Amino acid sequence: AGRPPAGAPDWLVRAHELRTELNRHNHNYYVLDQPSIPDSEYDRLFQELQALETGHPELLTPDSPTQRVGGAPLPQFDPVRHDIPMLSLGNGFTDEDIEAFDKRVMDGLETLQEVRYAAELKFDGLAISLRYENGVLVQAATRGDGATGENVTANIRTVRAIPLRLHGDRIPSVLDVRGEVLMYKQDFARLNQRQRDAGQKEFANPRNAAAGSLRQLDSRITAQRTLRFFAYGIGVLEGMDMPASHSALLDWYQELGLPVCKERAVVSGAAGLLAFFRGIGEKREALPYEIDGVVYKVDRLDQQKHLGFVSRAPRFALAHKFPAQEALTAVQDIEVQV
Ligand SMILES: CC(C)(CNC(=O)c1ccc(Oc2ccccc2)cc1)c1ccc2c(N)nc(N)nc2n1
Repeated sequence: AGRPPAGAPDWLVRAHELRTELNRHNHNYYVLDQPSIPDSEYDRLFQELQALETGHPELLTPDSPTQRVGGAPLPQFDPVRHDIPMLSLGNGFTDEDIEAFDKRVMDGLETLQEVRYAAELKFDGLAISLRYENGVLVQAATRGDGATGENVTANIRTVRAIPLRLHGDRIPSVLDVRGEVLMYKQDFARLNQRQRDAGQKEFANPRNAAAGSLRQLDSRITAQRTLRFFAYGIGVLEGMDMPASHSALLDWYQELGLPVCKERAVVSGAAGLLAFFRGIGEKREALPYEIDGVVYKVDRLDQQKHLGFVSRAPRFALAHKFPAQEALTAVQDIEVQV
């Protein structure tokens, strides 16, 4: 939505000011984790814009901040075919697995030089694909079986961390953003408190709570759940060249206003991968969200393409998982009993 033309009526100017300000506060709160306004003030601006839109329905465009909360519940979720499949990752568990991964990559690239890897977190949430056309969010789909997922656009629009319109001047005609929808530990605890108070079933863990919230046919219920999003991948890209590396892709995503997790680094060789993994392992309990590991990706895109995929998983990427927490907790319990 461009700036109103000179001489535009004051209600149009005011509506544009309100949208810009509400989108900015959403971005600060949900993308940068830096709230810039008390909720009461946000609600006042929101209601002022709703009143203006009621009086001037031509303001009701899909990217207005007031158009996040859906209308009537859907009868079902329609299937969505992913033009580029959403692939899962191979797993590694031990230092040797990681050293073997690095060796396979170096052999595949026929290089003796240390390879640069983009290292990031593996969130315990739900993989999602967001389709933006000319910068406007037009469709969101779950991963499903990798080739076909479910259309959850109405629910995804309620996730304030997900921009309804991309920012900046490097906007492609089509962009599929791949990432994870998740629930922070604190929001999960508050939700289960609300479930208990309402005499309803509690969720087992934040991942189930996020999945349950996205599988709601009534998006007004989804809107009451505080879901977050972190972008980590890409599908279709039209109208622009792919960035030359994964780290450049994430920098560009941040320019577009997409949430990218700050716990990421570009490291060299197996030693760099293991150092990153240990560093994250030490801060894992203190993170505001649950993770089940970290993900390593060959950073350069030309090297990713050279390595390609084996069966359905990329040869250029690997998930390094932490030992399952439940098992550890059980062991501790036994010690306590003794
Ligand atoms: C790596 C990819 C499978 C996404 N894929 C891509 O982003 C991607 C990017 C360029 C591509 O371009 C290529 C085209 C041809 C050949 C090689 C690469 C292909 C896939 C993946 C899958 C699951 C992930 C997860 N749970 N957490 C994180 N943090 N990252 C994840 N990344």
